[in-house]
Amino acid sequence: MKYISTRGQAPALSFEEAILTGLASDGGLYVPESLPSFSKEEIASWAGLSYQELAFKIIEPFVAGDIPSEDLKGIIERAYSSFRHEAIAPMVQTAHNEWVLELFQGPTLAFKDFALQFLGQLLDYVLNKRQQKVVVMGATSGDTGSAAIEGCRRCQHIDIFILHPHQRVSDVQRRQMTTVLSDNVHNIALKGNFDDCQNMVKASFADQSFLPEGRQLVAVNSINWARIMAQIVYYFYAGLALGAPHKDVAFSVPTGNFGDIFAGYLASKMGLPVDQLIVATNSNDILHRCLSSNDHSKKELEHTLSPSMDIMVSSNFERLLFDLYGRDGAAIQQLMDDFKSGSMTLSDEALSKASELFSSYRLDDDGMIETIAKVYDSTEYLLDPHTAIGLAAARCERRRQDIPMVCLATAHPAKFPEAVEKAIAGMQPPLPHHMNDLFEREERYEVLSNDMGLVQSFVQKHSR
Ligand SMILES: Cc1ncc(COP(=O)(O)O)c(C=O)c1O
Ligand SMILES: N[C@@H](CCOP(=O)(O)O)C(=O)O
Repeated sequence: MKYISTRGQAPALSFEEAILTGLASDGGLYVPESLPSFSKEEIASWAGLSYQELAFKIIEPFVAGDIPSEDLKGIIERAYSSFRHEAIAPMVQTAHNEWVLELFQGPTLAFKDFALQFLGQLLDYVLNKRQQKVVVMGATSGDTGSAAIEGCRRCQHIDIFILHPHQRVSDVQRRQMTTVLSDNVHNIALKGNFDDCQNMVKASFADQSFLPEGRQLVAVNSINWARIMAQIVYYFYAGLALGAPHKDVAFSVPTGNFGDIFAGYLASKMGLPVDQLIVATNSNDILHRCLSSNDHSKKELEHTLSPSMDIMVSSNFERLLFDLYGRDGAAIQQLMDDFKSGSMTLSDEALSKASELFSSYRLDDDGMIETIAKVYDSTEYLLDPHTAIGLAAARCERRRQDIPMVCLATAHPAKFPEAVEKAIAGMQPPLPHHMNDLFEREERYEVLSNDMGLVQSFVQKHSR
């Protein structure tokens, strides 16, 4: 399987090269040259498989030729061995024909674990084989950081640097990152917002001359294709549990960088009968504005109570646009150039294609708080703020009541006690046992100004 850039100018790469490259040399993102697709009969034959068995079926065609089957099975087994629930991605019913897919049963309590525990094992395997050392640089609005650190901290071939926006992540999220004191783990609190962190990481990929001799940068953000690939699995897992491929299913996805919902889009292209995908945003609503009124213009980023979705530049939207524009790299380059100057306008054809599958919704902090309270009142089920936005979107935007609606629960409520307490006075969701002493642990991180030179010299100095 070959991987090509969404901007059409970078060389095609193998799977292994693509996951080690991160951003393509033309600034685009890697996608498979062609997608594997599965017949209805084949999908039906997967009913009852364990999460790990299903992951193998779905991931194998993407890595064929690069990773032998038995090795891939080992990578998958190790990746999901630290999850706290045997089902890996259990579902809870919250109303008639409405389900919450709990993607927070991994070690760091957010859906990021699905891809990042997998990516950690994958990188360990590939780098060990190549006897190569790399520098990982990642940007986080709160959840990618801890999942990436957990995935990479035992890998001797990796030095990992995670940039989070200073004072813009929850205390639990920050401590999950900054209390990991391994020699190869470095946290930078950047005086800026998530987009500043992400910009800095992307710009560093374009010019890696600041790295020590012989090192290359690897991405753990969803610009790395392996992240998206691993996330396709749970759409099939949930769909199969609800009667697919014989029945359709719909998903509502709390959205920021568009990685998670893009994986749902790919699942539908690979054969899962998906009736609808709902893009649920907080008041940083650029994707909702784009899909509902063709307004994809940058605005000031707001700090909300769902901080992980405080994102204005959604990296993976480019991957969807690439398909909507008939895989025309030049057209994507033009759109991205326009967006760099403030806004881009989609063609009527692209927008109408998108609306066949996608709907969108925006919910501010007040609406989110109301949703947590209302759902808790009726079911005693406690939502995290991001999931609450997804569930409200599911209830407002759903096209068909007869098709099961799955809302992706992207984080555990204990990561966001401030929002939960605002919704239900006196409620303090407990952290799972393995994090009982999180607030007693020592923290280590560096606060840096939003200055590329400072960040890059920090990375250079601390790369071993
Ligand atoms: C808890 C949570 N929910 C939703 C999202 C949005 O996911 P995506 O960026 O893949 O759209 C994120 C971060 O990205 C997150 O951490
Ligand atoms: N919400 C994310 C932001 C980074 O997104 P990614 O999926 O591209 O890593 C976070 O929690 O860090």
